[in-house]
Amino acid sequence: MNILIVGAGNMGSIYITSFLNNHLLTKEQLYILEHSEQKTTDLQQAGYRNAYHQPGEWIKSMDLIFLAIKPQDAEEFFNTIRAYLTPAHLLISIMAGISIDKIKRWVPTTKIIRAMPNLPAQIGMGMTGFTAAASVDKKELFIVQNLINTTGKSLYFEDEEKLNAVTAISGSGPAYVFYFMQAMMDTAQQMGFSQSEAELLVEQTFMGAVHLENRSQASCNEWIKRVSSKGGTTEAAITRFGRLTLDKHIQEGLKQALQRSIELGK
Ligand SMILES: NC(=O)C1=CN([C@@H]2O[C@H](COP(=O)(O)OP(=O)(O)OC[C@H]3O[C@@H](n4cnc5c(N)ncnc54)[C@H](O)[C@@H]3O)[C@@H](O)[C@H]2O)C=CC1
Ligand SMILES: O=C(O)[C@@H]1CCC=N1
Repeated sequence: MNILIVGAGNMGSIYITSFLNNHLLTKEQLYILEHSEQKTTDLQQAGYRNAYHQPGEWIKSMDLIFLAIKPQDAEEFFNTIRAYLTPAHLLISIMAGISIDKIKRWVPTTKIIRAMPNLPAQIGMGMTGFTAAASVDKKELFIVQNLINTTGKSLYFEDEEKLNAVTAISGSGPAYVFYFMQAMMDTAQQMGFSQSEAELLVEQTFMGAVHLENRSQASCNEWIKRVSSKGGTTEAAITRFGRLTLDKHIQEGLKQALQRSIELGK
């Protein structure tokens, strides 16, 4: 099986490494199409003999094409590649917001899978939501799910609409966590800790809390109660968060991400 990864940026590079490290394919079966001449040269020098800067006839021999380019680059990309695509090609797009129907208008194949991963895929701890057009058969879906699962966990959704919400929750989600961590690290430094002390205090707190929640049946609200002593420090902070309606502000941000995902698809 020959797999083409289009766009060797943040996400494309993760797939390249994951598929190879998990022995799902060899370097010879892996093809890369990258717009940047410099990146293509670097990839070739790193031993990726099938790294290309321009599309060509070779694309016809690809079985599976992973699209890891920005939504804004999609139309121009499809215009350059359309001549080399056939109805047998299986496409997987991770582009935020771009619907299967929209891609169908640009390409001769109807075998399209839409997936939304996230950045922890880089360390095999990613979360991917995906859906598929009716013409993708079960075997193709299994192959793609096996590939996706080299980067973490996945959930299949029958309803494509869910993919915009997946983007708003888990796709963009790591950035929300980093935002909260950064705010805590900045506060720790204001309280007199060095940068490295602040990082350790906050990182270990996040790690511990996430694992604790993950290994139990208790909800986050129950865990908050277990940390909070009556009249204590945690209660003081959580009460203040409540007065500031921090949860509503978080909801607003996530809804904005959902809206943007819908807009990107138009
Ligand atoms: N960064 C993230 O956390 C996530 C990103 N995504 C989606 O993944 C896609 C890629 O995002 P990133 O990897 O962050 O972007 P990126 O900007 O790091 O990578 C995109 C790559 O595509 C290349 N490219 C652009 N036009 C091209 C063309 N016509 N042919 C070949 N290569 C081309 C660029 O040179 C670049 O190397 C986006 O559609 C985004 O919505 C999805 C989930 C998470
Ligand atoms: O910000 C974005 O549009 C992409 C999709 C999810 C994460 N990054």
